[in-house]
Amino acid sequence: MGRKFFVGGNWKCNGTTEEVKKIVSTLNDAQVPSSDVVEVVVSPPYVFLPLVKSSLRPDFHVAAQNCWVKKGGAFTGEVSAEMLVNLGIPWVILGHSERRSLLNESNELVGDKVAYALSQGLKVIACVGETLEQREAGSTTEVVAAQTKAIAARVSNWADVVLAYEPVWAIGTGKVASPAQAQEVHFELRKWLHANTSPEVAATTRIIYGGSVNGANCKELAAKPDVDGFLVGGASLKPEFIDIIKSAEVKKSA
Ligand SMILES: O=C(CO)COP(=O)(O)O
Repeated sequence: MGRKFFVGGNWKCNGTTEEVKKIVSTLNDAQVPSSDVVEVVVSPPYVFLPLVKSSLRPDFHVAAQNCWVKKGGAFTGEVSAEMLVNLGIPWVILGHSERRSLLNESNELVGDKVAYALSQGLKVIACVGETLEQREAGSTTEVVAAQTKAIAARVSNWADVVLAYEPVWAIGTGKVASPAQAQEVHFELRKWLHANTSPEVAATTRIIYGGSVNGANCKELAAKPDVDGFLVGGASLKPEFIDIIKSAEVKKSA
């Protein structure tokens, strides 16, 4: 079956040229498990993509944090999937909760973005996750299923999709989901994929967790059977990101 562990670093809207160079140099010097064991993808803001791509070690890859929903043109301020492909950027994060909530990206828009990005040859980290109110109302499974459905309705090839479960209440709050909470939702998502796509897609699609992951909590989370890696925010700007990458070893020995 072999779902390769995946660790993404979402730098969000952070960094200066100097800081970016420093992070890249820390990553380049790090001793980490081989790319047979873990896939590492870092996602700087658009303006730093060329710098990071040209200076980052070849076994790590880069992702954009968003892209336009269709072919480029008169869309001021947007960056198209074709441009990312033109720059040799292999990955894009889509549907992050900050874009869903702050920029009103709907489930349908996210689904359309995923479909278009895939059609252009990009690989996609597609994000889903419930708010605290939704969790407290007992609707977590329903919410993440609806978000996943809007993506699945427009995706035929899941080989290039990583699904990121990022509970909104755990993002940037220091309040991490417990390993049991993460496992429960990942299990539900895999079950949903099994019923609504195919057993093969369910077995092979990586479902990664994001929300206050750090060097101290990553191993316990990584040990859960349906947690196939992480999407890391704050800690991906710090040297502890290396420890998070190394948590892939937990899987290897499992
Ligand atoms: O949003 C996230 C990754 O996409 C998670 O952010 P934090 O790790 O800072 O909570």
